[in-house]
Parts: sequence; structure tokens; C-alpha cells
Amino acid sequence: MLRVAVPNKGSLSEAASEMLTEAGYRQRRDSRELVMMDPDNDVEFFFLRPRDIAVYVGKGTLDVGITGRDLFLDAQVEAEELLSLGFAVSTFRFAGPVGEFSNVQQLQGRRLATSYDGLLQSYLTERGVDAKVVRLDGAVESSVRLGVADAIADVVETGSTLKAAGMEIFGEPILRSEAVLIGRKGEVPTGLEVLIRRLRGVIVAREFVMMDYDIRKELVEQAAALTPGLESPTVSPLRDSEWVAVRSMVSRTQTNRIMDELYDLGARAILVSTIHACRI
Ligand SMILES: Nc1ncnc2c1ncn2[C@@H]1O[C@H](COP(=O)(O)OP(=O)(O)OP(=O)(O)O)[C@@H](O)[C@H]1O
Ligand SMILES: O=P(O)(O)OC[C@H]1O[C@H](OP(=O)(O)OP(=O)(O)O)[C@H](O)[C@@H]1O
Ligand SMILES: [Mg+2]
Repeated sequence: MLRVAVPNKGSLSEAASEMLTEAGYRQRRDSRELVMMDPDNDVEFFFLRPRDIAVYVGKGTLDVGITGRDLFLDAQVEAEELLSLGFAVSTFRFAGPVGEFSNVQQLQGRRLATSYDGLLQSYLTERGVDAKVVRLDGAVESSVRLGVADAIADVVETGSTLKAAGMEIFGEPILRSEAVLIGRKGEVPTGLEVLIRRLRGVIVAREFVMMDYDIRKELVEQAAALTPGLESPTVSPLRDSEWVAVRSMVSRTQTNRIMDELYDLGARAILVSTIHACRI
């Protein structure tokens, strides 16, 4: 039975369970459940703190787990990223009081607060910056105002938390993070390939839409260049032999631009539908 670690709390938890549900796995109904069997799929789910998931997977106690890339790298364990999952997208960055810092070298000898001390320390060491790292559990943005640090390294999404604390980002991003599936290096336990294929299916179904349209036969090459699909668009004959029907997967974010360009080219009856599930 494949043993899978899933975040039990925080910003990863709901999205991770939602993705597993879409992938056809059973998920808990009560947030207090710690373990859940899914006998139909031969998988056992363990609901754990996202920070601890890398530790369990690293030690081999559990086969795979979903966590944040930042949390995984911070844990510094023997595991590897198997798949990026496309949610909990954030950047890990330096920030300080407005106007005070502009680069990492200025952190020499200063105090830096973070919840990701492992990650931060190795970044600083690689760059030869000797700063004092102050480990805090959360609400790191308040640490400068409260006098325990001069600057911080923290998760930034919209930047509104930083702004509210009178801080601004500086320096290059330390890391681009998102939710990831991690596993033991070189090990492929039974059921893992199916899990990965199913999760990929969910990611693709979220990322793409299906586009259908009719176009005059002589314009099909130009239209296909706008909608090349993953392999090649499906072109089917219509009763009117001057026209063909085209079907192709299109990136969700490009949908309206492509519809406009197809319409300008002469395509009509352009229909967009969501992909419920897929195997690519
Ligand atoms: N605002 C956010 N936007 C996107 N991702 C975020 C955000 N805040 C945290 N994350 C990501 O979520 C993960 C942290 O999850 P975790 O559950 O430890 O923290 P949390 O959501 O802040 O919960 P807690 O309140 O327990 O600290 C990290 O991978 C981090 O990059
Ligand atoms: O850039 P933003 O969109 O403002 O989001 C980033 C904030 O979100 C997370 O905090 P969270 O709410 O999880 O609190 P915590 O720091 O106590 O974990 C993160 O630690 C940042 O503080
Ligand atoms: Mg947090």
C-alpha cells in the first residue's frame, strides 16, 4: 500500500486534498482525522504538518508527500521533487524597512528573522554573508518593528503583508516556491506511477481547455498554427466540403486571445469547454 503524506493545516492543506480528490482518491471529511485508508486505490493517507512531511519522507517512513518546495528545501533531507503541483505559488525573499537595504551584501553582521532558517542559512553561506539568523515560527514581518531583527526572509505572495508592516523586498528572490510532490531518491514504490500520472492529469485539466471551431478548408493550416495542441489538432470533415471542424487543447490563459485571432482569420462557431479529467 502506497503511504502518502498530506498537509493537515495551513495554506497547502485544502488545495492538496482538493487535488487528490480530483485525481480520484478518497480524502478525509473531518479535519481531525489523522490517517485515512483508500482501499480502492491501495493508498493510505497520513495528515501531517507540512513542515514535518519532508522529514517523514526523507527517513523513508512514508513513501511520498505533498509539501511546499521552500519547506522541503528548508528541511534538508534525503528526498527529491517528483512533480510540481501548481498551487501555493510564492516567492521566498528578503525584506526590510522601506529604503534601508538594497542588496544581500548589506546583511553582513545584521540580524535576519525567518521561519526557514535552514534554507536561509545555506543561501547566506553560499554567498559568504555572515548574518545572525533568528528563527521565528510565523508573523515574521513584525520582528523588525519589535526589535528582534534588522531584516527578514519570508514567503511573499501579493506583498500586502509586507506593505502593511512598512517593509519592502530587496535583492534577488531566494527561491520560487509552489506545492510539490516529494519522494525518496531512486525509489518507485507500487502505486507511485499511477499517482503521478493522475496528478499530471489534474494539472493538465486545470491548465488547458478544449477548443472547437469551424474554418474554411484553405485556412486550416493558418488556424492550426494558432492552435497546435499538444501533439496535433484533430481536423474533421463537415457536410459542407468547403469547411472543416478543428478540435485542439489550448492554454486556459490564452483562450480569449486565440479566440479573437481565430475569429479574425475567419473561424466560426468557436466553442470552449473545460477538460474534466485526462491522461496525457
Ligand atoms: N500567502 C501565501 N501564498 C502562497 N503560498 C503560501 C502563502 N503562505 C504560505 N504559503 C506556502 O505554504 C507553505 C507553508 O504552509 P504552512 O502550513 O507551514 O504555513 P501557513 O500556511 O503559514 O500555516 P501556519 O499558519 O500554520 O503557519 C509554504 O510552502 C509556503 O510557501
Ligand atoms: O504576500 P502576501 O500575499 O501578503 O502573503 C504572504 C504572507 O502569507 C503567509 O503568512 P501566513 O498568513 O501564513 O501567516 P504566518 O506568517 O503566521 O505563517 C506568509 O508567511 C506571509 O506572511
Ligand atoms: Mg504561515
